[in-house]
Amino acid sequence: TPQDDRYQQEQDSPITRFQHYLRINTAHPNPNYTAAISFLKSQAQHHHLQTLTLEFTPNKSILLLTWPGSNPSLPSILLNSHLDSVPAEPSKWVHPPFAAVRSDDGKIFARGAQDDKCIGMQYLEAIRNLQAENFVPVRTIHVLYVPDEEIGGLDGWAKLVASREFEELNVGFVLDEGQASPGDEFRVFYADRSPWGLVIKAKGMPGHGSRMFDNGAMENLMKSVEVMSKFRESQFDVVKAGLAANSEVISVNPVYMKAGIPSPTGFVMNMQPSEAEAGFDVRLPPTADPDLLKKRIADEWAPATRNMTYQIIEKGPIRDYTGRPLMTLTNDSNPWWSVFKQAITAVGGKLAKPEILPSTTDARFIRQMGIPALGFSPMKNIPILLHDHNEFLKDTIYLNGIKVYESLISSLSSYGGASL
Ligand SMILES: CSCC[C@H](NC=O)C(=O)O
Ligand SMILES: [Zn+2]
Ligand SMILES: [Zn+2]
Repeated sequence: TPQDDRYQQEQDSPITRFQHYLRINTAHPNPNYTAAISFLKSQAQHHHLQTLTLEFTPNKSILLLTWPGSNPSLPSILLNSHLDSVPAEPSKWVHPPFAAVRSDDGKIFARGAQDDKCIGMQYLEAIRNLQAENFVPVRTIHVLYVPDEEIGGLDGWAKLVASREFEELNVGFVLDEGQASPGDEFRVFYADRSPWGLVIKAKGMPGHGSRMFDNGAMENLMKSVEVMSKFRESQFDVVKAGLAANSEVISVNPVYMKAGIPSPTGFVMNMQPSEAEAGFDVRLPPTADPDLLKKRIADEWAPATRNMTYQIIEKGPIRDYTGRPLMTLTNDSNPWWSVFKQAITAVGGKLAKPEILPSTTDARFIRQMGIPALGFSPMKNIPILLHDHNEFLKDTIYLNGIKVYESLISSLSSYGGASL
């Protein structure tokens, strides 16, 4: 009966497959990578893709799916996404974050709906549709699922790029995640900002809470915080004046402060601490000079003359192997860019001016190898909800994204094929 047919469709459709993936809780701090990988493997088998699991770290496998091209000697196309998500606070959501509820107006609510389980499944759906049309790729297509992007990728992409297995993939071009666009144009990213963790520590004389003296640890730390706030303001002013995008300046944001001994009774707080520290999230655009910032930190933010020490935690590369900033060219000197642009236009899509991503993704490890990579998630006319409460994606936007990837995959995998 028609009703049974509809039931059948609801049982297995692009949307239900997406919901299935979203219901696997891969949020930190305990991502269920095993369940996610076994689900994706079962999907890959339907699509007759080759599967390879790489385990550089126990319980943090990387899944590689491969659709061999008719000319496997050409550099391959790699479609990347990460398996993990950031945590969610269920009490602050309108629907549970791992139920993937679809509302009457088609919104699918889930942690990971935008970041980035959408693209992980859209790649597969696009391949499924191309296979149904008997499309044959010239270049080999790899679909990759990596752990730990959200926590820096040290056990994911950092290990993968250093491996023989990666070298053998002979990757020529990579598509990785981007960000949603509230407007009518798709956004595309040619670079990320580099993330530093900065910890500054102050030491000073301890003493009775009633005393006034110079060079206390708190005073020294607070002076630094003031200086850093001024710098932050100077960068933010440039953004507010419309002279640069958020992602084109250096951001410095305090993320924790630690000092003192809270009073057990809440009444007597009479200890001035001898140590105080603060942690900052620092992001550098590829155009920034890291050495200049290091000098500023040493001279102004945590000077030894104020009894201060500091630690910079550099999370990944900042220059490629030839010493150049990690940027993928978005002009016609990069043929992949031209193919990318044309494939978007071919499905009626408009592209916004290419941007630097304000945050950081695994693409930096790829660009470090000198491999061109674009950040792109086909979501437009939707709020940017990555890492936010009530993250959602609309069903129609998701389905349209599959069409966009069909165009991208067929164009990218055919590029250079005719001349050979
Ligand atoms: C230290 S790398 C951290 C990567 C992370 N990525 C997504 O949010 C980010 O904070 O941008
Ligand atoms: Zn992401
Ligand atoms: Zn994220």
